[in-house]
Order: sequence, then C-alpha cells, then structure tokens
Amino acid sequence: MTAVKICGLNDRPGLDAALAGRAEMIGLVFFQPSPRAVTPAEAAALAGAVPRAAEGGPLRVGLFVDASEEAIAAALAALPLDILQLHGEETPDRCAELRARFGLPVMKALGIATADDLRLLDAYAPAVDRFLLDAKPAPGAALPGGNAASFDWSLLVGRAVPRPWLLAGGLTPANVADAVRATGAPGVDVSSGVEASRGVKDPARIAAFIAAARRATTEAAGAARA
Ligand SMILES: O=C(O)c1ccccc1NCC(=O)[C@H](O)[C@H](O)COP(=O)(O)O
Repeated sequence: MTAVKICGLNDRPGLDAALAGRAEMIGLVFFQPSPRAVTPAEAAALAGAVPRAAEGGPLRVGLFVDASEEAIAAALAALPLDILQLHGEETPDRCAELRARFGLPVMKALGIATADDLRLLDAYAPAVDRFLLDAKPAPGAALPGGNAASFDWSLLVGRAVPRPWLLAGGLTPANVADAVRATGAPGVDVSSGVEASRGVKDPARIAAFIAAARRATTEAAGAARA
C-alpha cells in the first residue's frame, strides 16, 4: 500500500481528516518561518492525544530545518515524535549525529531538479532511514519545502532508491495517482495540495488525496495480477 504523509498539520480539522483517512504519517513543521509552523506547545496540544503508532495511530514526523539540538530536544520534550524529517542543508554527518543523539529514525529531504541531484542518495544512505524526494526550491525561495512545486518524475524511472522513500512536491488529489504510477513511489507526501489557502488545511482535500493514493495502490495491485 502507498504510505501517505500529510504534512504541515496545524489545526484540529486537518488532523482529524488525516486520522479519519488513516494516513500513515502526520507531519508537524517546527520551522517558525513556515505558514504551517507549530511551536512545541502547540504541537503537544494538537497531537498529544493521537494514538501512537504501536496502538494503530500514524507515525508522528517532526520537520526541522537546520535546527539546533536544543530546538529538537524542546519539540521532543513537548511531544514524542517517531521520525525526524531534516529539510535543510544537513550533511550526512549531521544526519548521523542527530539520529544517534535522539535515537530516532531520520528522514532526509532532498531537493531534486536534475539527475545529478539523485547522486546524493548514495552519500546519505548510510546516515538516514528514509528519504523524502521533493522539488528543489527555486533560488531565493522563502521556504525549502511546501512550495507546491513538482519535479520531473521521469528522473526516478529505473532509479533504485537505497532507503524507503516518499515522493513529494506539488502533489494533489488530481495528480497523486499518476505520480505513483509514474514513479512507483512507495509513499507520498503532501502539504499545499490539500490546503484551502496557504497554511490552512482543507479536510475535504485531505480525504480526497488519501482516497486517490489508495486507489492508485489498488489499481497497481490489479494490474500486477492481470
Ligand atoms: O511545508 C512547509 O511549510 C515547509 C517549510 C520548510 C521546510 C519544509 C516544509 N515542508 C516540507 C514537506 O514535507 C512538504 O510536505 C513537501 O515539501 C511538499 O510540499 P508541497 O509541494 O507543498 O505539497
């Protein structure tokens, strides 16, 4: 089944829609310049009662951008997380350091624009547990992710990714099935494509996105059987 991560959840209706759709991962943005940002206290108030993964709940993903250990520790003290998503310029060494320091799996986001960008996969693989392959932000972009931009999915065709991975960048309820078919992605991530306006999640779009991702999985299984 295609794993679904709904990123940038910052209010109850959005979170409830992700939970109702049984999203495998929920993403909380601990990067204050983002319109989706939550403080540690807000994250705890929002998601503290969500069942843990061992109880059938989603994996809680904390998104950080070149964060200090103190900032990550503050988030974890407020709300236990299951995965650290590192979405800045963190090097492989820094990923390994944070994984060891916090004892949590690391998902490294890589911005992809050309085939050359995929060379980084092998350099990061020993230091991380998962990848999130996202569109490379335009030069001067205010945010390193969450920009509703997609990249050329054909770059991934025939490319083995050396860790479990999520496809991200410009996904929507309308294109997620095509994206899964084109790339064979084992998981998908979305933020802007399920928003009513920047930073405000739309529960109906979250439901539609999850349903479309699930349909893509069912179709792929049917095609494999035929
Ligand atoms: O979403 C943000 O505001 C954000 C800010 C800073 C770094 C990363 C951010 N988002 C990372 C994600 O995982 C997004 O879901 C991913 O980039 C896809 O975003 P979108 O194209 O908007 O669906």
